[in-house]
This record gives sequence, C-alpha cells and structure tokens, in this order.
Amino acid sequence: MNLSKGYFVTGTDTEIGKTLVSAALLWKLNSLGIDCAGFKPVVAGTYAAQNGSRLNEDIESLRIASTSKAQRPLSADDLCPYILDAPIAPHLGAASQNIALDVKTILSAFKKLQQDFSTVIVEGVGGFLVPINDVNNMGDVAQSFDLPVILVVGMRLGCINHALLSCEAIVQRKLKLAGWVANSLNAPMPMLQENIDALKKRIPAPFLGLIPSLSQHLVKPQNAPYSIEALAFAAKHLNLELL
Ligand SMILES: Nc1ncnc2c1ncn2[C@@H]1O[C@H](COP(=O)(O)OP(=O)(O)OP(=O)(O)O)[C@@H](O)[C@H]1O
Ligand SMILES: C[C@H](N)[C@H](N)CCCCCC(=O)O
Ligand SMILES: [Mg+2]
Repeated sequence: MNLSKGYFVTGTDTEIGKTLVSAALLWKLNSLGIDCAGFKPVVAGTYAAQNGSRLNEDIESLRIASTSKAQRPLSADDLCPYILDAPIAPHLGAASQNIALDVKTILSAFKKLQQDFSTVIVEGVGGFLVPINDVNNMGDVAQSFDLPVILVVGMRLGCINHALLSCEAIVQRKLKLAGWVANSLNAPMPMLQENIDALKKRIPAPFLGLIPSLSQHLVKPQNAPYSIEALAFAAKHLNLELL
C-alpha cells in the first residue's frame, strides 16, 4: 500500500454512499494505526442535537471515524468550514443565508487540518461538478487540494453513464483517479455483477471493492451518523492494497 497524504472521495451523485465509504476508509486507516481525519468542504442540511446545537450527519460520521487526539477533540468546525442548514444545492443554501462560499477559505481549513493528521479523507459534496458559487465547483476544490480521487459509484440503473462522465471530468482536470468503489445501496440492482464488469472495463483505475447492501440493523438512522459497526462492515469490503 502506497498511501497518499489524503484522498478526495467523490461520487456519481448525491446520496450514493460517499459518507459511508469516506468514514469506512477512516475506520480502516485507524485500525492500521494511521492517524487520519475526515474533511468536508461544505455541508448542506442540519438537525437539532439534544442540547439545541445544529449538527450534520456527514460531519458526525466523519468525526466519529477520525483519530481522536486526547489533547484536542475535533469539532465540527475543524472538519468543515461551511455548515449550511438547508438540505439543498450548496450554492443555493449559501445564497439564502447570505454566505459566499469560496475555494480559498475551504483550502485553508483543509490545510489547517492536514497539519495535525498524516492522512485526510475529504468527502466531496454531491457529484464531482456541484457548484459552490457562480464561478467555482467541487472539481475546482478537488484541484486546489491536489489529492488523488476515489470515485464511489452508487450501483443503480444509470450509474454507468454517471461514472464514466465523472471519470472524464476527473482526468480532464489532471487529477489522479486512485480507484473506484461500487456501493450496492439499499436494494441490489438487477445484473449487478455485469454492471460492475462493464465499469471495470471502462474505468481507468483499480476497483477497490463492492460494498453490499447494509442489513437493516446497519442502515443509517435519520439525523444520526453511521454506526461504527456499519463502517467496519463497509471497510471489510475495501481493498486499500490497490491504492
Ligand atoms: N450499501 C448500502 N446499503 C444500504 N443503504 C445504503 C448503502 N450505502 C448508503 N446507503 C444509504 O443511502 C443513503 C445515502 O448514503 P450516504 O449519506 O453515505 O451518501 P452520500 O453520497 O454521502 O450523500 P451526500 O451527497 O448527501 O453526502 C443513506 O441513507 C444510507 O444509509
Ligand atoms: C443536501 C445533499 N444531501 C447534498 N449534501 C448536496 C447535494 C447537491 C446536489 C446538487 C446537484 O447536483 O443538483
Ligand atoms: Mg455524504
């Protein structure tokens, strides 16, 4: 395994398992004794914690899977510079809160976290080209981080086209495509293996594994992070030797 100082995890769409894969990667790195933290450039969608504070599911999943350093527990703000309330496209959520999202602010928050951890796993927002403002998108954020990219493919009808478009965009930006993960979602698609084979033939990067559908007790509850058990289950299906 020739681990990079971090990975940028993107996906074929929103809600296809980027958080599951990112947090599972963190869990696996931790189990190998590698200190690591999760990062999210922007989140859109919060819920109220019991003490009234606003939390986000992705940040909480990444936070519980990050290495805990006794001297200073990670806060949500360490993992994400922009926490927006509405579960909508981030440039719209930001505009409705009069916030201007910018690449420089995101990059400096990422660099700050990178100082304290040898590996940072960044979970992108939605698909690879989701806008953050009128000029920039997540592809620009990925380029500014200059990390190898891992593509999560949500295995459902339409994913072949979405995956290949994403690969073209990643390669066109001269980013390294380090590998891709097939995630089965809540119901395995018909001809799952044939679809995976079609992707294997066409994606110019190693196949890191297939995460099966989570059984009922592992499915993420609403307004809560993934359980450690779910992350460990997903991690078992990822082959980091290929990175
Ligand atoms: N392998 C799986 N089996 C069953 N359900 C899954 C699986 N992977 C993801 N899900 C479900 O799909 C939903 C979306 O997953 P997740 O939050 O990881 O996606 P995401 O790509 O990170 O979404 P977002 O774009 O909002 O960040 C969750 O409710 C999760 O429980
Ligand atoms: C709120 C949601 N869960 C994501 N965090 C944001 C997804 C933005 C998708 C934008 C788009 O491609 O149309
Ligand atoms: Mg997510």
